Amino acid sequence: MERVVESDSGSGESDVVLSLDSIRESLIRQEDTIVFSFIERAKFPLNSPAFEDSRCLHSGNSSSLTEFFVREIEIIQAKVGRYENPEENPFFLDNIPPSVFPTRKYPPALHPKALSVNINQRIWDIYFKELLPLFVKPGDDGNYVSTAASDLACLQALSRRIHYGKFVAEVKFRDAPQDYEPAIRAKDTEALMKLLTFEKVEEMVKKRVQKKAETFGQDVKCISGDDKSYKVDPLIVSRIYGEWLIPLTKLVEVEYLLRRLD
Ligand SMILES: C=C(O[C@@H]1C=C(C(=O)O)C=C[C@H]1O)C(=O)O
Repeated sequence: MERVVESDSGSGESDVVLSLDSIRESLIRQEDTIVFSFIERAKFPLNSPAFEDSRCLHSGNSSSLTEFFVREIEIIQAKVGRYENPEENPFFLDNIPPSVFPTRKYPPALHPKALSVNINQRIWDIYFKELLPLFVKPGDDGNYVSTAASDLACLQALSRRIHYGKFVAEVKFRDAPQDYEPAIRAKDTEALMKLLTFEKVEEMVKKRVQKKAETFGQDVKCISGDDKSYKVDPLIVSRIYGEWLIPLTKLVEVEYLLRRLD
């Protein structure tokens, strides 16, 4: 994953050059990752026993297979430094060990309170209860391990996109502190939401992801014809962005801004 633009002179905090254009470029690239992760997940039916049932053989562990898998993967990824990157947020915070290798030093781009903005529990619930049933077939083919791996790819891509709202908010704040500061001091979430919203950009995002789902997920058949079919319904991808991903990204923006003057 590309990171937000930084200058390279190594002299510290003031070095980090954030621009709304570079951040939006990253969000556009992340759309590809999200659309592909949905296409991969749609190979399998819902397979709800993987994430709903607690079938762990260890007594005292009531995790589903998927939760167990994500927890264990997050531990290994933390050990190699994944969560040193401010773009990454774990699903199971209580679980996260320090890195066992020297990690790349990320120049501070965000306010330190950014660490306390983590809505992954909500993303988890929305993903399994609302999003997944929209783009996978119902049913159970028993492929729980592959399903859990695909769910992890989707969850991490969604979480990264949504928490990228912290960078978006930081750059919007830096561009116009005089507009944001009074609303932050007044804890006026409605005013903040209004300030950070660009409806035209949102419309463009929804159209573009629909087009990406049409392009990346088109069933390529040997025979020509107009009966196009898609691995994931492009309108559903657009709807997922409009009803969940964009609002959750804006929620992260507001939550970050509320802490920005602490
Ligand atoms: C992310 C941004 O903030 C808001 C959220 C958007 C999104 O989630 O795609 C798009 C436009 C804005 O309303 C942005 O301005 O780019």
